[in-house]
Amino acid sequence: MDVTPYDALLFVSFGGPEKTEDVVPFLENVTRGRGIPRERLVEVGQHYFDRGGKSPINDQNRAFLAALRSDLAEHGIDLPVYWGNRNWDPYLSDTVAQMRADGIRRAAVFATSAYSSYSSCRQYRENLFEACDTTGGVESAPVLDKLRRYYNHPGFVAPVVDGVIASIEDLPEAERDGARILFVTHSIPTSMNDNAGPDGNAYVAQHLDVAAVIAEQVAERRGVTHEWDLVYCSRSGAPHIPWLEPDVNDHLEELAGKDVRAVVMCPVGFVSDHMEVVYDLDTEALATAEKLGIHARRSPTAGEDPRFVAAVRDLLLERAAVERGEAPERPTVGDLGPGPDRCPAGCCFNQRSQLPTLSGEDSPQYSG
Ligand SMILES: CC1=C(CCC(=O)O)c2cc3nc(cc4[nH]c(cc5[nH]c(cc1n2)c(C)c5CCC(=O)O)c(CCC(=O)O)c4C)C(CCC(=O)O)=C3C
Ligand SMILES: [Fe+2]
Repeated sequence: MDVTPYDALLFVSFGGPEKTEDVVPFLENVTRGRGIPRERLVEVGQHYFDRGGKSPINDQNRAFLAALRSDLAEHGIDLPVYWGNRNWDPYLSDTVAQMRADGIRRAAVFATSAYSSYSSCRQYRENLFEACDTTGGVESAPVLDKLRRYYNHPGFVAPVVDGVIASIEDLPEAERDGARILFVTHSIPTSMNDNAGPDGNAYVAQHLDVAAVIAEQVAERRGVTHEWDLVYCSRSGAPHIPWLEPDVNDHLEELAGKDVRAVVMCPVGFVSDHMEVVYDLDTEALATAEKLGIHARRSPTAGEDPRFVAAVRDLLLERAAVERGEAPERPTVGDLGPGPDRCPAGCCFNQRSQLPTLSGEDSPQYSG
């Protein structure tokens, strides 16, 4: 397996606290300069304190990394895999410093965020720049190539489809065929969606595209068409700023009024069972459904499913081939096709941030 020109894979994630003392400094890292109301921080902090101060995300990333390293080894790919987070240890800058010390020249970058938007893509590219900049300058840093977005990669979608079907089958038999699928993702400010992707609206458009594919595959396999909606969780920010709606709980109320008796909540916006999934869906939304008398299940995330792990290997090999000047297959499902390897300048632009980025067409690492 030819991974030229890469000598490493860099796995980048959000990070989360490991223990009670970590919670407040973690939240400070996440929200620095972002105008999140204090009440919201206290509320979100409580979700972590209630679980002993430990986010589920780090153990999920450790499990994914172990699976990824085995997968690469099994396929004869001898490439070191590094891990760095945006908001908690292991911090991205420490990881990049280690990569420099190890003599890494060029790495493919996989982020645990599948869609386009400032929060889910461009901010990670800012973090890559900063990590290189603060460890000795971007010129001497390893070249970092963030892999294309993968929300519509068949290896990400297949386990999600299986999970939705399993959750439908887990409902009482009489409720299964009438179950409605609620695709759930992280809300973002509507202005952030307006600027998502090169032409705007990419965050919503990508979710609608993949949701339609999942619903279609479920219908084919079950022989029953299920109605579906795209809904949101985890709104933060000041109340007067519009964020994407409807909230999953509000939507459940509305569905109860329309005599919907069963739902499956599919957290398609999350690659593993993050705190948003564990709290906002498993704790809050399932309780809302119960109160309303709606039968509800939360379907699994892709997590460390071998097909999703293999998708990372595919994306790595695909990009390596592109960088060697070849024209590899670029598998996708749905109507939107593969995104660009290098984000165009201004992609997922955020008026309030405007920090330099790596991995885009305007990356200083590509101009020389
Ligand atoms: C689109 C998106 C993703 C998905 C893409 C991706 O995966 O990156 C994501 C992931 C995550 N968000 C996470 C946690 C938090 N996000 C916050 C705040 C915010 N998120 C936003 C958006 C997103 N967030 C936004 C627009 C804000 C407002 C502040 C800002 O503009 O930045 C806050 C502050 C408190 C609050 O307001 O909720 C916390 C604690 C965790 C860790 C969970 C765990 O521990 O398992 C993960 C994976
Ligand atoms: Fe978030």
